[in-house]
Amino acid sequence: MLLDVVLTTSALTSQAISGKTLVAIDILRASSTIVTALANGCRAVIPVLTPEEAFELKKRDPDVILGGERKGLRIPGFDKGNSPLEYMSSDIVGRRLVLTTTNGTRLIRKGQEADTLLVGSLLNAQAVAREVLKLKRDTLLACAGTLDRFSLDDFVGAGSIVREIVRFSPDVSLSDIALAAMKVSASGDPVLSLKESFHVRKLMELGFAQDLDYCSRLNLYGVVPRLTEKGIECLEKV
Ligand SMILES: O=C(O)[C@H](CS(=O)(=O)O)OP(=O)(O)O
Ligand SMILES: [Mg+2]
Repeated sequence: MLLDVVLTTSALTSQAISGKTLVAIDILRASSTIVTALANGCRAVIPVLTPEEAFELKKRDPDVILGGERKGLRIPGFDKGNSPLEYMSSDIVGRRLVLTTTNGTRLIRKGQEADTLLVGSLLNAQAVAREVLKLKRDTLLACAGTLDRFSLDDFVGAGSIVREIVRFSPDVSLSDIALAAMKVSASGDPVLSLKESFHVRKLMELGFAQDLDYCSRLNLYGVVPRLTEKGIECLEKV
């Protein structure tokens, strides 16, 4: 089994995806939000590309929750933003969340042709690692990036998942990028390695410092979000 990493959403090609397990990673903050929502009882997350698409789905089913951001802030008319901390309350239990974000939901839509698409974050790194090993296929850890540029938070997230996989299965093959991601993520506390990054500074300026601490927590949940025809559902709880 080979583990490889792509660094941005635009670097993801259908050829690279074909026949593989794809792990969609957007640590700050879409994949952390999806993992948190599903771990706290949300039924499914429907990733959409535009607010218009989201409003259309709400017209068809008024019970759905609209969540997401543009420029980091909640979209006018939406119920929630893209802070994972907003997805721990009882109002999400048993309901579907329609989510649109700048980077993460675009990545998931682009990767939907993969054999299996899982959503990975630091919060569920170990659970995703176990699932990747169970699936026994070459795996692409796909970083969303920020505005189509390399984003350190996603790279550290990919490296942490690689690390968990290697811990369970030391014989797995790593591409050089996967190896580099693993080394960077192992070089210290994930919060510290993220602190100076562009995206972190931007979220701090917007007042989301608590999100940073939360999204940096390792293995808080055992959920494995997986894309199905009903949206992203939590089929496994490790
Ligand atoms: O809300 C976020 O953290 C980002 C928005 S931006 O890149 O900072 O504008 O969205 P995400 O899709 O979760 O990367
Ligand atoms: Mg991001």
